[in-house]
Amino acid sequence: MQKMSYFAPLLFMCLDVCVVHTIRLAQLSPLLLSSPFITLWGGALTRACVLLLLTFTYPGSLPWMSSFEGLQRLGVLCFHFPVYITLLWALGQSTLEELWGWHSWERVLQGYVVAGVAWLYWSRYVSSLLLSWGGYISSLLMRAPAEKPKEDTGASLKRLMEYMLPYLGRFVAVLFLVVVSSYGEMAIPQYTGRVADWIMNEEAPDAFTEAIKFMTLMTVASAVLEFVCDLMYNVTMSRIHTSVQGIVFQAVLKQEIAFFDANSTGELVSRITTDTNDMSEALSEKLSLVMWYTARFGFLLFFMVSQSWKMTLLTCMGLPIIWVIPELTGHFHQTMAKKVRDSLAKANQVATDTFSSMKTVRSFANEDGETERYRRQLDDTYALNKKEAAAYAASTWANSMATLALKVCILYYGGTLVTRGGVSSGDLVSFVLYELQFASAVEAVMHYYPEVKKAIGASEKIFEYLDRKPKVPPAGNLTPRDLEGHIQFKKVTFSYSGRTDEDTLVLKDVSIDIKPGKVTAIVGLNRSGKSTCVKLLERFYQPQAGEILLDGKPLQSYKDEYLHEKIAVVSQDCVLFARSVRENIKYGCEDASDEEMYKAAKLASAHDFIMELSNGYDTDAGEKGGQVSGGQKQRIAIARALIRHPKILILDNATSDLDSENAYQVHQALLNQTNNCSVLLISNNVSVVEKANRIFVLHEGMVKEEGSHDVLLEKGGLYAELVRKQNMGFHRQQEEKNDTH
Ligand SMILES: Nc1ncnc2c1ncn2[C@@H]1O[C@H](COP(=O)(O)OP(=O)(O)OP(=O)(O)O)[C@@H](O)[C@H]1O
Repeated sequence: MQKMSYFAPLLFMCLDVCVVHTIRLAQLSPLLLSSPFITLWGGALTRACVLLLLTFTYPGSLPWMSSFEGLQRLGVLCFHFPVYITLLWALGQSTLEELWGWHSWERVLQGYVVAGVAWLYWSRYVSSLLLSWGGYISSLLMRAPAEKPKEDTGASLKRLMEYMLPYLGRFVAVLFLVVVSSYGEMAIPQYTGRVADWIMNEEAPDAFTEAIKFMTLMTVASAVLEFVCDLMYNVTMSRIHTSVQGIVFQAVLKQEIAFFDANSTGELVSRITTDTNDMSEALSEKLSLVMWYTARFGFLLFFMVSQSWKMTLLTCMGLPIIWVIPELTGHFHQTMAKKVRDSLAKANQVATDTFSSMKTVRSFANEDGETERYRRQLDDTYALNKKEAAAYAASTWANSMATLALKVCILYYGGTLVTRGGVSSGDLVSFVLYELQFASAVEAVMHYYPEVKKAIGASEKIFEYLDRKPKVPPAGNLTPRDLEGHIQFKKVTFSYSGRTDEDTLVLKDVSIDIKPGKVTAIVGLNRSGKSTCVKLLERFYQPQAGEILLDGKPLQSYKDEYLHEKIAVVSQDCVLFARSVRENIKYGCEDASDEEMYKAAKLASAHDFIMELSNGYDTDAGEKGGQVSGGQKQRIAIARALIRHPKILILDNATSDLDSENAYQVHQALLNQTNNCSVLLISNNVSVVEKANRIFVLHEGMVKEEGSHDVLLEKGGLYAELVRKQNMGFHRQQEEKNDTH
């Protein structure tokens, strides 16, 4: 089968030549003699059908032959002559020679060259256009191994368009300006040609100055339009950028807490800033370049064809060749450049190794050895550098030679056309000037278009967040005016991973009753699941089994905002924002008066130290509250919780950064003045929890004991053990203190 594959292209060509020559003979038959156009088109169709049949039925047919690109090449091979001759006929040119000679050996060979050139075009430009602007076109036509676009650029483009739609008017204006300004740019080559004609013919002496005036006017107008257009486009794009950023930020904030656990802060910020920025930059800068160059390309092509379609054809056929040659030599240059970089990196490594182990080098007195090693590495780099320089010179030379060769061909061909009277000398001058711009316009579109496509593809990452549905149960709508604050955990089972196998469970059948207006405490060793209970109460996560009730109703039936207003949590790792203390306390409660703020701060034993800060309540708390100490941060956080007049106050190790005496005082003050409030204390500090009406002892995710301090002490279980250990620790500390005194 493999051997058959090697012969497939050869077989393909042999069969093609046979078919063409059969058609040639058939054309001489009396039936077809009088209708060469029918033979031309019918022959092309027959040729295409036979080749298609071979492509799809021959077992050794190569995959690329039946790919979209392969079929396209086949189409060009079979149909370019009929199309070309029909065009000649439509333009009123003589077609006799072509109609009777399209199947000659030279023409068949020419057909293969044209198909090759078309393939070069296709692989560089047209396919990328088709793939992105009409992904579905290629997917419809591509049968076999044609490459699929990696990102669904079409879908992303559609999404982007939605954001652009409100500015449709502006985009239409921008497009209009692009077209008009690009048209204006055509003035210089056009009028230079005319001037050349006038000079040659020595007619109308004023025409020269008039042409110069007109040229200047058109160029200035085009430059002004370009400026207005660029300004309008960039302002619009940055508006779209800002709005997309805002929308992504909002979408991220709506996600469930587990989403934030799974994605690092850096990644999230990067999506909102870097990714949107990259996309917007690529779209502002590169899309605008693609627009400009495409408009220029269109006009240049139009003007070139109107000067001489034959020279245009020559230019278009020559372009792929002038791209391919520098690309081949450029590839060699890049390979050499990479080798130079690698060699330099090795030299750097030698230097780094030596400097970082300087003491060892010195103690072995091996400075000369290391210098020699470094020099040897630099010699290698130098040898590679020489090769790279030669490759660079060859690449630049090949580039300019290829461009020069095309220009010489055009000039030569143009010269013969001028001699034959086909075009004027002015037309030739204009054409050469157009051609200069044309090659760079095509090159620019080909260069920037994939980058725009990439940026559009990259925007998919941003839309990923926008499309993501937060994994939280539908929000409830209960907002009762009077809330008692009675919380019940009923056989709650939970794991962060969402799995229910025993070893991943953090809470197992936990039942806790937090009575309204009472103080409840949860104690337990580290990692026993205490904070997890709080997170479930805050609805950050959903239990896998069991339920949590608030005043007898499932927690999720309450409106989110209502719940977070009624339940205030102060945790050990409370965070302050880089704003003033005032703003931090009033966070989410901006309407609260200063009196309320002072009251909350006094209740949290924070007022006094805040007043001592450099700017009192207006002191900046610094990045993550870095300007205040840990204990102060916690007291500000308690004030922030109290200002909302919560019905349920949860203190999760909220005074861990205070010494036990201060922690005790803060708790006492709180408990004395929050009578109406259900309080949940999470702490292992016995002095903090001992006053609680009810204490739950959590161990390895299960409630092992419950009762008041005295009852649990009497029981002599886990709680009593905790108290005993703390007392021992306390006594040891006392003794150590006494010893040092
Ligand atoms: N976001 C999370 N993702 C995955 N596992 C978590 C997460 N938060 C906590 N855990 C795990 O859940 C278990 C219980 O943690 P939890 O913080 O509830 O215990 P704790 O009793 O409050 O501990 P501590 O007293 O040390 O704060 C621990 O094993 C912990 O590693």
